[in-house]
Amino acid sequence: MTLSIKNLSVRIAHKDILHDLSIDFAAGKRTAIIGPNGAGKSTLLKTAAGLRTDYTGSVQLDAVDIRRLSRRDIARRLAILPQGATAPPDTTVQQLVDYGRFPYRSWFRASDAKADREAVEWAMAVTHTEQFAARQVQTLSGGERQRAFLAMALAQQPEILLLDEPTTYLDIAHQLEVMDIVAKINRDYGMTVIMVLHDINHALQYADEIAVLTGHHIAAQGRPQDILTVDMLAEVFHVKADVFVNSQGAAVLSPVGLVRD
Ligand SMILES: Nc1ncnc2c1ncn2[C@@H]1O[C@H](COP(=O)(O)OP(=O)(O)OP(=O)(O)O)[C@@H](O)[C@H]1O
Repeated sequence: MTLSIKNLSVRIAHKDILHDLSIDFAAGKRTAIIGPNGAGKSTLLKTAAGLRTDYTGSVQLDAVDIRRLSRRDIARRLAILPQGATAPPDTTVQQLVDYGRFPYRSWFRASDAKADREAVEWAMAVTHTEQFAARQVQTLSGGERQRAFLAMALAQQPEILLLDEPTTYLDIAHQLEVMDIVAKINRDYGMTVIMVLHDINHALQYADEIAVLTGHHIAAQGRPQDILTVDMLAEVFHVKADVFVNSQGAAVLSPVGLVRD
């Protein structure tokens, strides 16, 4: 399933946040969206997920404008893990992940209990959250909570997964754990992943494709090694960086300071 954004403009509080932005996300790939704070990355993800309606241009799933689809139709195809997701008090992990089945339930259609149960079990297994099933979400550590919310998104069994800064607040081990789970889901199930990342080295390591969002539009898109360069970091982030090759033979960017004009 392809996700295409065409000539998207979003104005918030009389300010252009996104302007005439177009991008096609490759099906089955992992795309990282990077860009400075406030560039509009979350706005882009929310609009792509159908959570904002105050825009011009179009968001298309397999060439169908999402404005022609119901919320359930969209949610069966696409799931989003927003930044700082929260659950109602006392919600257990089991209940949270079960909420992910909402696109498959409605008042006029009996739910398929077996399919629901299997999807929830699968989502909890791939995110290693089964052991927390009975725990309240609010009692989990940051890394555990992030995996529980990821499980909820996966229980939707979407073809496209949108992740907004999925590693924020996690220690380095838990950051890698979440990124590895995401990579595995993409590899094993062909799920398209579109993720906003702040860590340039995660983007280098985990993305097939990079999109740079700055100046209200996509300023560059391409392979990580072509896009994530010392020059790009200087231009977009005003950061001077060195490049190293690590013990795995992979290029690593190391910021060394701000570029002074
Ligand atoms: N409700 C709102 N009222 C006013 N401005 C808003 C509102 N929502 C978003 N903005 C502004 O829109 C711009 C883009 O916000 P957005 O959260 O999409 O950026 P971002 O690239 O995801 O940022 P970050 O990297 O800091 O998470 C910011 O300048 C933000 O202040």
